[in-house]
Amino acid sequence: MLVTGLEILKKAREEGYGVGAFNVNNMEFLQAVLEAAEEQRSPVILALSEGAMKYGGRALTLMAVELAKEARVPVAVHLDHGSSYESVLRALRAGFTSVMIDKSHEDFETNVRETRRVVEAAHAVGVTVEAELGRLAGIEEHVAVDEKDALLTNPEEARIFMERTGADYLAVAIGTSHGAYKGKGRPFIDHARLERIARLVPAPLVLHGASAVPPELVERFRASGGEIGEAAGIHPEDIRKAISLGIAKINTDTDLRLAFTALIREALNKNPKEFDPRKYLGPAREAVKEVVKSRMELFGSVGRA
Ligand SMILES: O=C(COP(=O)(O)O)NO
Ligand SMILES: [Ca+2]
Ligand code: NA
Ligand SMILES: [Zn+2]
Repeated sequence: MLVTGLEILKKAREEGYGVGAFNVNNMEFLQAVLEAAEEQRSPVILALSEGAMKYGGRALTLMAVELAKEARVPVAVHLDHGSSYESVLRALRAGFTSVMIDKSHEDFETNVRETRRVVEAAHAVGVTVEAELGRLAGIEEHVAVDEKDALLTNPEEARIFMERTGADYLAVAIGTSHGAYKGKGRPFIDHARLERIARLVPAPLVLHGASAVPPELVERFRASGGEIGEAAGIHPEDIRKAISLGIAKINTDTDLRLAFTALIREALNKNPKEFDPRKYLGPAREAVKEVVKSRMELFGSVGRA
Protein backbone atom coordinates (compact mmCIF):
# COMPACT_ATOMS: atom_id res chain seq x y z
CA MET A 1 0.00 0.00 0.00
CA LEU A 2 1.08 3.60 -0.69
CA VAL A 3 2.04 5.35 2.56
CA THR A 4 4.02 8.43 3.59
CA GLY A 5 7.74 8.26 4.29
CA LEU A 6 7.17 9.20 7.93
CA GLU A 7 4.72 6.32 8.44
CA ILE A 8 7.50 3.89 7.45
CA LEU A 9 10.41 5.67 9.12
CA LYS A 10 8.85 6.57 12.48
CA LYS A 11 8.25 2.87 13.18
CA ALA A 12 11.74 1.99 11.96
CA ARG A 13 13.46 4.44 14.28
CA GLU A 14 11.26 3.46 17.25
CA GLU A 15 11.88 -0.26 16.71
CA GLY A 16 15.56 0.10 15.81
CA TYR A 17 15.73 -1.14 12.23
CA GLY A 18 16.50 0.54 8.91
CA VAL A 19 14.46 0.80 5.71
CA GLY A 20 16.08 0.97 2.29
CA ALA A 21 15.45 3.90 -0.04
CA PHE A 22 16.42 2.43 -3.41
CA ASN A 23 16.96 4.72 -6.38
CA VAL A 24 14.97 3.63 -9.44
CA ASN A 25 15.28 4.95 -13.02
CA ASN A 26 13.36 2.42 -15.11
CA MET A 27 10.81 -0.40 -15.10
CA GLU A 28 13.29 -3.18 -14.25
CA PHE A 29 14.64 -1.38 -11.16
CA LEU A 30 11.08 -0.68 -9.99
CA GLN A 31 10.04 -4.29 -10.42
CA ALA A 32 13.21 -5.59 -8.74
CA VAL A 33 12.78 -3.38 -5.67
CA LEU A 34 9.06 -4.08 -5.23
CA GLU A 35 9.41 -7.85 -5.78
CA ALA A 36 12.24 -7.93 -3.22
CA ALA A 37 10.09 -6.01 -0.71
CA GLU A 38 7.14 -8.39 -1.14
CA GLU A 39 9.30 -11.51 -0.92
CA GLN A 40 11.02 -10.15 2.22
CA ARG A 41 7.79 -8.80 3.72
CA SER A 42 9.67 -5.52 4.09
CA PRO A 43 8.53 -1.89 3.90
CA VAL A 44 10.44 -0.01 1.21
CA ILE A 45 11.01 3.49 -0.20
CA LEU A 46 11.14 4.01 -3.96
CA ALA A 47 13.51 6.94 -4.52
CA LEU A 48 13.31 8.95 -7.73
CA SER A 49 15.89 11.66 -8.24
CA GLU A 50 15.21 14.67 -10.48
CA GLY A 51 17.40 12.97 -13.08
CA ALA A 52 15.24 9.84 -12.85
CA MET A 53 12.08 11.92 -13.28
CA LYS A 54 13.62 13.63 -16.32
CA TYR A 55 14.74 10.30 -17.80
CA GLY A 56 11.56 8.32 -17.06
CA GLY A 57 8.90 11.02 -17.01
CA ARG A 58 5.27 10.00 -16.58
CA ALA A 59 6.07 6.40 -17.51
CA LEU A 60 8.22 6.15 -14.41
CA THR A 61 6.22 8.25 -11.95
CA LEU A 62 2.89 6.67 -12.94
CA MET A 63 4.36 3.17 -12.60
CA ALA A 64 5.94 3.96 -9.23
CA VAL A 65 2.80 5.46 -7.68
CA GLU A 66 0.37 2.88 -9.11
CA LEU A 67 2.55 -0.14 -8.26
CA ALA A 68 3.06 1.26 -4.75
CA LYS A 69 -0.73 1.38 -4.30
CA GLU A 70 -1.05 -2.26 -5.40
CA ALA A 71 1.89 -3.53 -3.30
CA ARG A 72 1.15 -5.86 -0.39
CA VAL A 73 3.78 -4.10 1.78
CA PRO A 74 4.04 -0.41 2.82
CA VAL A 75 5.70 1.62 0.04
CA ALA A 76 6.55 5.34 -0.04
CA VAL A 77 7.35 7.10 -3.31
CA HIS A 78 10.09 9.64 -2.57
CA LEU A 79 11.73 12.54 -4.39
CA ASP A 80 15.47 12.15 -3.80
CA HIS A 81 17.61 15.32 -3.60
CA GLY A 82 14.88 17.78 -4.59
CA SER A 83 16.79 20.93 -5.53
CA SER A 84 13.97 23.49 -5.61
CA TYR A 85 10.49 24.32 -4.42
CA GLU A 86 9.21 23.90 -7.99
CA SER A 87 10.74 20.42 -8.25
CA VAL A 88 9.01 19.43 -5.03
CA LEU A 89 5.68 20.73 -6.38
CA ARG A 90 6.10 18.53 -9.47
CA ALA A 91 6.65 15.49 -7.26
CA LEU A 92 3.62 16.36 -5.13
CA ARG A 93 1.52 16.69 -8.28
CA ALA A 94 2.75 13.28 -9.45
CA GLY A 95 1.42 11.71 -6.25
CA PHE A 96 4.68 11.21 -4.34
CA THR A 97 4.26 10.57 -0.59
CA SER A 98 7.70 11.78 0.53
CA VAL A 99 9.91 14.60 -0.73
CA MET A 100 13.48 15.65 0.03
CA ILE A 101 14.45 19.31 -0.25
CA ASP A 102 18.25 19.35 -0.30
CA LYS A 103 19.55 22.80 0.57
CA SER A 104 22.49 21.53 2.60
CA HIS A 105 24.96 23.43 0.39
CA GLU A 106 23.30 26.75 1.33
CA ASP A 107 23.98 28.74 4.51
CA PHE A 108 21.99 27.69 7.58
CA GLU A 109 19.35 30.45 7.39
CA THR A 110 18.68 29.82 3.68
CA ASN A 111 18.40 26.08 4.32
CA VAL A 112 15.92 26.75 7.15
CA ARG A 113 13.82 29.17 5.08
CA GLU A 114 13.66 26.99 1.94
CA THR A 115 13.01 23.81 3.91
CA ARG A 116 10.25 25.48 5.94
CA ARG A 117 8.53 26.57 2.71
CA VAL A 118 8.57 23.00 1.36
CA VAL A 119 7.30 21.61 4.68
CA GLU A 120 4.28 23.93 4.51
CA ALA A 121 3.39 22.83 0.97
CA ALA A 122 4.01 19.11 1.52
CA HIS A 123 2.20 18.94 4.87
CA ALA A 124 -0.78 20.79 3.34
CA VAL A 125 -1.27 17.75 1.07
CA GLY A 126 -0.32 15.04 3.59
CA VAL A 127 3.21 14.38 2.34
CA THR A 128 6.25 14.16 4.63
CA VAL A 129 9.60 15.87 4.18
CA GLU A 130 13.28 14.94 4.33
CA ALA A 131 15.74 17.79 4.83
CA GLU A 132 19.53 17.77 4.96
CA LEU A 133 22.09 19.51 7.16
CA GLY A 134 25.81 19.05 6.58
CA ARG A 135 27.89 18.26 3.50
CA LEU A 136 28.32 14.66 2.35
CA ALA A 137 32.08 14.16 2.22
CA GLY A 138 34.47 11.34 2.90
CA ILE A 139 36.43 12.52 5.93
CA GLU A 140 39.72 11.00 7.13
CA GLU A 141 39.54 10.22 10.87
CA HIS A 142 42.46 12.51 11.75
CA VAL A 143 40.85 15.59 10.13
CA ALA A 144 40.67 18.48 12.63
CA VAL A 145 37.41 18.85 14.57
CA ASP A 146 36.63 22.37 13.30
CA GLU A 147 37.12 21.19 9.72
CA LYS A 148 34.80 18.24 10.41
CA ASP A 149 32.26 20.62 11.93
CA ALA A 150 32.38 22.73 8.80
CA LEU A 151 31.42 19.72 6.71
CA LEU A 152 29.69 17.13 8.87
CA THR A 153 26.39 17.70 10.66
CA ASN A 154 26.67 19.73 13.87
CA PRO A 155 24.40 18.08 16.52
CA GLU A 156 23.22 21.29 18.22
CA GLU A 157 22.53 22.94 14.84
CA ALA A 158 20.55 19.84 13.84
CA ARG A 159 18.25 20.20 16.86
CA ILE A 160 17.53 23.85 16.12
CA PHE A 161 17.15 23.12 12.38
CA MET A 162 14.49 20.46 12.93
CA GLU A 163 12.57 22.62 15.42
CA ARG A 164 12.59 25.64 13.09
CA THR A 165 11.73 23.77 9.87
CA GLY A 166 9.24 21.14 10.99
CA ALA A 167 10.91 18.62 8.67
CA ASP A 168 9.95 15.00 9.38
CA TYR A 169 13.32 13.27 8.91
CA LEU A 170 16.88 14.51 8.58
CA ALA A 171 19.72 13.48 6.26
CA VAL A 172 22.98 13.74 8.19
CA ALA A 173 26.61 13.94 7.05
CA ILE A 174 28.78 11.66 9.18
CA GLY A 175 31.46 10.63 6.65
CA THR A 176 29.60 8.93 3.80
CA SER A 177 29.60 10.25 0.23
CA HIS A 178 27.80 9.37 -3.01
CA GLY A 179 29.15 6.98 -5.62
CA ALA A 180 31.69 4.16 -5.76
CA TYR A 181 34.72 5.96 -4.28
CA LYS A 182 33.80 6.70 -0.67
CA GLY A 183 37.33 6.78 0.69
CA LYS A 184 40.52 4.75 0.86
CA GLY A 185 39.76 1.26 2.22
CA ARG A 186 37.16 1.48 5.01
CA PRO A 187 35.66 5.01 5.11
CA PHE A 188 35.63 6.67 8.54
CA ILE A 189 32.05 6.98 9.89
CA ASP A 190 31.67 9.43 12.79
CA HIS A 191 29.43 7.30 15.05
CA ALA A 192 30.15 9.49 18.09
CA ARG A 193 28.77 12.46 16.19
CA LEU A 194 25.72 10.43 15.07
CA GLU A 195 25.05 9.45 18.70
CA ARG A 196 25.05 13.14 19.74
CA ILE A 197 22.75 14.07 16.83
CA ALA A 198 20.33 11.22 17.63
CA ARG A 199 20.12 12.32 21.28
CA LEU A 200 19.05 15.83 20.19
CA VAL A 201 16.91 14.86 17.17
CA PRO A 202 14.13 12.31 17.91
CA ALA A 203 13.06 12.29 14.21
CA PRO A 204 14.16 9.42 11.92
CA LEU A 205 17.67 10.03 10.55
CA VAL A 206 18.75 9.38 6.95
CA LEU A 207 22.07 8.04 5.65
CA HIS A 208 23.02 9.04 2.11
CA GLY A 209 25.92 7.49 0.23
CA ALA A 210 25.35 4.20 2.05
CA SER A 211 26.16 1.68 -0.72
CA ALA A 212 28.52 -1.12 0.27
CA VAL A 213 30.31 -1.30 -3.12
CA PRO A 214 31.23 -4.90 -2.19
CA PRO A 215 34.56 -6.21 -3.61
CA GLU A 216 32.89 -9.23 -5.21
CA LEU A 217 30.50 -6.96 -7.10
CA VAL A 218 33.34 -4.65 -8.18
CA GLU A 219 35.26 -7.73 -9.38
CA ARG A 220 32.24 -9.02 -11.33
CA PHE A 221 31.81 -5.57 -12.91
CA ARG A 222 35.49 -5.55 -13.95
CA ALA A 223 35.43 -9.16 -15.17
CA SER A 224 32.47 -8.34 -17.43
CA GLY A 225 34.56 -5.60 -19.06
CA GLY A 226 33.63 -2.66 -16.81
CA GLU A 227 36.27 -0.14 -15.77
CA ILE A 228 36.34 1.06 -12.17
CA GLY A 229 39.15 2.36 -9.95
CA GLU A 230 39.89 1.88 -6.24
CA ALA A 231 36.20 1.58 -5.25
CA ALA A 232 35.19 1.48 -1.58
CA GLY A 233 31.81 1.54 0.14
CA ILE A 234 30.35 1.54 3.65
CA HIS A 235 31.18 -1.52 5.75
CA PRO A 236 28.12 -3.59 6.85
CA GLU A 237 29.15 -3.18 10.51
CA ASP A 238 29.09 0.62 10.12
CA ILE A 239 25.58 0.37 8.66
CA ARG A 240 24.37 -1.83 11.54
CA LYS A 241 25.93 0.50 14.12
CA ALA A 242 24.42 3.59 12.44
CA ILE A 243 20.97 1.97 12.53
CA SER A 244 21.37 1.13 16.22
CA LEU A 245 22.17 4.82 16.83
CA GLY A 246 19.10 6.25 15.01
CA ILE A 247 19.52 5.94 11.23
CA ALA A 248 16.14 4.76 9.85
CA LYS A 249 16.43 5.42 6.08
CA ILE A 250 19.39 4.09 4.13
CA ASN A 251 19.89 5.35 0.54
CA THR A 252 21.24 2.77 -1.89
CA ASP A 253 21.88 3.49 -5.57
CA THR A 254 25.46 2.60 -6.59
CA ASP A 255 25.21 -1.08 -5.60
CA LEU A 256 22.11 -1.51 -7.78
CA ARG A 257 23.76 0.21 -10.74
CA LEU A 258 26.90 -1.93 -10.51
CA ALA A 259 24.86 -5.15 -10.38
CA PHE A 260 22.56 -4.16 -13.25
CA THR A 261 25.42 -3.09 -15.51
CA ALA A 262 27.64 -6.10 -14.79
CA LEU A 263 24.83 -8.54 -15.62
CA ILE A 264 24.01 -6.78 -18.89
CA ARG A 265 27.66 -6.89 -19.96
CA GLU A 266 27.87 -10.56 -19.03
CA ALA A 267 24.75 -11.43 -21.03
CA LEU A 268 25.93 -9.51 -24.08
CA ASN A 269 29.46 -10.98 -23.85
CA LYS A 270 28.05 -14.51 -23.51
CA ASN A 271 25.85 -14.29 -26.59
CA PRO A 272 26.94 -11.64 -29.13
CA LYS A 273 24.11 -12.78 -31.39
CA GLU A 274 21.44 -11.81 -28.86
CA PHE A 275 19.34 -8.70 -29.59
CA ASP A 276 16.20 -9.34 -27.54
CA PRO A 277 16.45 -6.77 -24.68
CA ARG A 278 14.55 -9.06 -22.34
CA LYS A 279 17.41 -11.56 -22.55
CA TYR A 280 19.88 -9.11 -20.94
CA LEU A 281 17.57 -6.78 -19.00
CA GLY A 282 15.84 -9.75 -17.36
CA PRO A 283 18.95 -11.24 -15.70
CA ALA A 284 20.04 -7.72 -14.73
CA ARG A 285 16.69 -7.19 -13.03
CA GLU A 286 17.16 -10.42 -11.06
CA ALA A 287 20.60 -9.28 -9.90
CA VAL A 288 19.22 -5.96 -8.63
CA LYS A 289 16.48 -7.84 -6.78
CA GLU A 290 19.07 -10.03 -5.03
CA VAL A 291 21.09 -6.96 -3.96
CA VAL A 292 17.94 -5.32 -2.58
CA LYS A 293 16.95 -8.47 -0.66
CA SER A 294 20.36 -8.71 0.97
CA ARG A 295 20.33 -5.00 1.88
CA MET A 296 16.94 -5.52 3.58
CA GLU A 297 18.48 -8.36 5.63
CA LEU A 298 21.37 -6.11 6.67
CA PHE A 299 18.96 -3.26 7.60
CA GLY A 300 16.72 -5.56 9.66
CA SER A 301 13.55 -4.63 7.76
CA VAL A 302 12.70 -8.23 6.72
CA GLY A 303 9.33 -9.32 8.10
CA ARG A 304 8.47 -5.82 9.35
CA ALA A 305 5.69 -5.13 6.82
O1 LIG B 1 22.60 8.70 -1.34
C1 LIG B 1 22.20 8.12 -2.33
C2 LIG B 1 22.87 6.86 -2.88
O2 LIG B 1 24.15 6.67 -2.35
P1 LIG B 1 25.15 5.56 -2.99
O3 LIG B 1 25.84 6.23 -4.15
O4 LIG B 1 26.08 5.21 -1.90
O5 LIG B 1 24.31 4.40 -3.44
N1 LIG B 1 21.13 8.57 -2.99
O6 LIG B 1 20.49 9.71 -2.60
CA1 LIG C 1 23.11 17.90 -0.04
NA1 NA D 1 16.62 11.18 -0.13
ZN1 LIG E 1 21.93 10.97 -1.64
